[in-house]
Amino acid sequence: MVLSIQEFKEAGLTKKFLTKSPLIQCITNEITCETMANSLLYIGAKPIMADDPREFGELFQQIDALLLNLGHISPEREENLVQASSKINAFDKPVVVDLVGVGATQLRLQLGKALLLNQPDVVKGNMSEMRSFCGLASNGKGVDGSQLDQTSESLSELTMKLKELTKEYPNTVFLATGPIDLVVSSESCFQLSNGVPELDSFTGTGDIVGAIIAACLTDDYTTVEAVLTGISYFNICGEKSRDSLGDSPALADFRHYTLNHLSVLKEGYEWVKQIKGVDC
Ligand SMILES: Nc1ncnc2c1ncn2[C@@H]1O[C@H](COP(=O)(O)OP(=O)(O)O)[C@@H](O)[C@H]1O
Ligand SMILES: Cc1ncsc1CCOP(=O)(O)O
Ligand SMILES: [Mg+2]
Repeated sequence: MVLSIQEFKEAGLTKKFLTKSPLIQCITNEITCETMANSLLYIGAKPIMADDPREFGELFQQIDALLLNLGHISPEREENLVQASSKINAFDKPVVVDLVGVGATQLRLQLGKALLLNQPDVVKGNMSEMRSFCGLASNGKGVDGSQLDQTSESLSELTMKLKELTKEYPNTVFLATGPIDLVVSSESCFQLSNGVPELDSFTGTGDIVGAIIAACLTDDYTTVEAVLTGISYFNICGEKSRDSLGDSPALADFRHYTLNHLSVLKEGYEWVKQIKGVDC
């Protein structure tokens, strides 16, 4: 079902952010693991951070969605990610892959491509990571995106490459994040523009978005709607945090208030009216 941003917003004005308390299994990195787990709790979901393949059979029956995050790789973590990615498909549960650092090493790039073969519902990364993933030159540093990859030409170039990928992976929605967030599916394309620059200044913001999208995928949303909802919700939490801090440069406070708003914003529908985006 192709929808416009306007239609999406109108529908969101009468739809509770999360109607259930989904159990989300996260195979993720140690750097942002606790932040991710608490962010899921703040939005009303339940996290389980578990990556031992010996548990997958029992866990995959219980969980509502799976998040695979490439943030911290080791031979064991790589094997766990690959096994989870192939075994989950027998359980028909939504899957989000977060391509953290795929622009930094060939190891991560090849692993990301291997995980795509299993047709996850959502594949995300920052703009620089997604450019690397699509074979485009990238200015990313480590796991961070670069403003140099955010020009309108870069966005158009990446949009074309992601559209090509959807021809081969029609069931996967691709998300490239940054000042402008690009959401590309086989049927639609959106550019979202919520959030504030400070969201690029504490670690884990992209990771949290991946986890929130995984939770939204378990609810009454299409995959595209889950991506639009998850990233917009998080970014507007960042906007609220910025508002409450005025012009204070205190980034730890900004992080605190952003995470605080995760449990506050969803109490109403006002936040939906603030979603900014265009069809592309
Ligand atoms: N300059 C910015 N202005 C507004 N929002 C931003 C900006 N940079 C990042 N964001 C938002 O912060 C979140 C993380 O994006 P990004 O920093 O690109 O990912 P990562 O943390 O994986 O590098 C996304 O929701 C994105 O929309
Ligand atoms: C700093 C760092 N190093 C490996 S994973 C990680 C966190 C990345 O989080 P995000 O992709 O949300 O910025
Ligand atoms: Mg990231």
